[in-house]
Amino acid sequence: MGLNVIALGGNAILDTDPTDNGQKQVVAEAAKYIADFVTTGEKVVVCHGNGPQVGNLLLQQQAGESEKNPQLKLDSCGAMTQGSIGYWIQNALANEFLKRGQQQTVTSMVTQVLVDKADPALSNPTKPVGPFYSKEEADVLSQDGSVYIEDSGRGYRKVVPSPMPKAIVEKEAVQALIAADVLTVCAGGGGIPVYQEGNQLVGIEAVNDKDFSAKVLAEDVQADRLIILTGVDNIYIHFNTPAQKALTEISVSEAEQYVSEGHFAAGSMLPKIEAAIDFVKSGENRTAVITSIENLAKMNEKVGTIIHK
Ligand SMILES: Nc1ncnc2c1ncn2[C@@H]1O[C@H](COP(=O)(O)OP(=O)(O)O)[C@@H](O)[C@H]1O
Ligand SMILES: NC(=O)OP(=O)(O)O
Repeated sequence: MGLNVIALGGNAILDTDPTDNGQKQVVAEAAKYIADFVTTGEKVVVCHGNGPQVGNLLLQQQAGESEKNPQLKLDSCGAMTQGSIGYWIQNALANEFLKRGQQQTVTSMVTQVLVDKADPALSNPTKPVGPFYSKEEADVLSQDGSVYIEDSGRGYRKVVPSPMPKAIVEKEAVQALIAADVLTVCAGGGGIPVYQEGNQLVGIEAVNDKDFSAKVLAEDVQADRLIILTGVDNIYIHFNTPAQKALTEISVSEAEQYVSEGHFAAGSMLPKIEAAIDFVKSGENRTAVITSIENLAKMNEKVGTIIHK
């Protein structure tokens, strides 16, 4: 039993049906697994992605733009998706606990995350957002100056800047909620990237990687375990090739070796494994697990890819 930060992938929330109901349904399924896990006595803080959703919101903003209804910027869109996805998760979890007759307060918090204004990542877009396109579609769409990359064999996606998260601004609030046994959803979409200018926090047009933000969150709240839930049961070496091999339990040094050999795709699996490595190295008795949500309540059966010291 311990404190777990769970990072839930945006691609896991927007599965095949991008409608409001489609995503709510996926989140309702996820809520069952999270509630099962909590029922085993584990404490949980939930962080979630927003890549598909914030990209879709940008498209909606563009499509509906007029002088009286201008497009909102990426930091505001990030906040909007934190709100909507946070609502879906808190609603689904609260309903799940109600159904089970279990007393558990759930909330979600719009969270800001400090980044460095001079981070070179701000001028080099790498974070995939929005729908997947064919190469031909991406070539046409990139004529407006936006950048599209191939995303893990799944198609082409627009990429936006993604600075490295440094600290959770509302860390004390999250700690207070954990102490009060409130199941908190926070740092959604990696949190809204802000930088400090004098005594002010200023939003940046970028999307943080939620796996890195979840790692910072896990360190800030002194979690025992970082659990990164995504579309695969395990991470693989030689992924998507005939030599593909699932990794079960690996040490940080083995993980670092695989990273240096280039086994993990940038913008998808690489940030997860890097976040896991950093978290495990950040303190004593810390582990990280990368797996699918279906494995969440089976954590004690050593499922997924476990990374330890
Ligand atoms: N080496 C690897 N092992 C496993 N999955 C990988 C690997 N490299 C890339 N991937 C892909 O990365 C995906 C997870 O990234 P992504 O879908 O972007 O994350 P999220 O679930 O946070 O939205 C997996 O579903 C898989 O398709
Ligand atoms: N913000 C973020 O990392 O989202 P995804 O997990 O959806 O990529």
